[in-house]
Amino acid sequence: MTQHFAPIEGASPVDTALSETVVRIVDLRRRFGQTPAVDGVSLTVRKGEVLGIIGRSGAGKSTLIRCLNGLERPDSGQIFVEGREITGLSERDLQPLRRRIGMIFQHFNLLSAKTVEENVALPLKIEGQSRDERLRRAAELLELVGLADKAKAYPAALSGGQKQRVGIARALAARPAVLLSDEATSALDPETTRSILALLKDINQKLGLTILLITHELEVVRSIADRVAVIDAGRIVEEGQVWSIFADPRTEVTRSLLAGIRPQLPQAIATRLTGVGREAILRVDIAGEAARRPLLQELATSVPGRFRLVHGGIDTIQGEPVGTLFLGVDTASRGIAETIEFLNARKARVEVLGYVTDNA
Ligand SMILES: Nc1ncnc2c1ncn2[C@@H]1O[C@H](COP(=O)(O)OP(=O)(O)OP(=O)(O)O)[C@@H](O)[C@H]1O
Repeated sequence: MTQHFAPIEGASPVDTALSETVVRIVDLRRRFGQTPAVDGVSLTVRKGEVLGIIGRSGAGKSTLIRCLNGLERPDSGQIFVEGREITGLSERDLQPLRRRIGMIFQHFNLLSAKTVEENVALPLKIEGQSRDERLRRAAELLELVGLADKAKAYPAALSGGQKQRVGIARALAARPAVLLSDEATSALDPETTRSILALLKDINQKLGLTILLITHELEVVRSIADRVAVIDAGRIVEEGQVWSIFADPRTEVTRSLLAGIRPQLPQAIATRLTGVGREAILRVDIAGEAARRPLLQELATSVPGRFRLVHGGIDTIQGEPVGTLFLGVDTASRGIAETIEFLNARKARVEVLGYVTDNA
């Protein structure tokens, strides 16, 4: 979908070299006293992609998003939206660019005294559209988010998921270049979260909508993002395609964020691990080709000796298999070095976690 906007008087020159880039952030910095909340962030969001920004509490996500929607002034660095620099603009010049960014929030931010259709149509009033035009667009959007029958209802009569659908419809009313989602599913139960994420993905695919998601939940990133950037202490510490970051996290912060949703060694075994024992416990990480082949069968036929699958599984992320298996290898009958060598040769990453003396 091609987005157009009227030239803005006094705005900075167009950054033509990056026309497919919807948002470009260059070395952005914002500090509060001694705290560098955003400490040199550079990022691009390309047209039609879903980029997830994930980080723990206090990592700098809100500050970054506030810089993006113009609520916070960075100390230095630049932000371009559709090639136009928004950093350094006066409040007046910022207004039209702000409308190129749609926002959805954790607590929906709907006006309780206005009906659903009035909430959705509100951004268009600011644009000066007639009441008929506004209501026509609102009806179109409510259809898109599956709430056509709630047009005349008030927000108080809606469930959390329905409120967020209204929030999405309102954010899309003025046909923004990018949708910023600030923890938009954090207040919702898991089933409603799934339906909202499915809706966002559907809109992303149907309309080619560009989405920038800020979240502390990797599950959100896993289900709909194309790329992910991990932010920690104001810096992007890791960035890449979602499946590859899940398959091979490079930083401790990413590993700890992943811990909640990747298979973990069962507690009953983890607490019994020692430095020696009859059974070695191996963590085997596989992705792509390695996860497509009958790895355990090949291991059983190629290397003599006993082993068992203790725990684990294979997930599909962006169509790519990503898995973690925990194997118990009987050290009396099977060589550990040989087993690891065999698995490494098939592009599996192997770590010996420790040993247990009995395999209860
Ligand atoms: N207005 C402010 N004044 C002082 N310090 C601030 C201010 N805003 C943010 N900070 C500090 O900057 C750092 C980043 O905060 P920020 O709110 O951006 O993180 P976050 O990742 O959004 O966290 P959360 O998920 O908990 O909202 C924190 O150390 C925070 O205490």
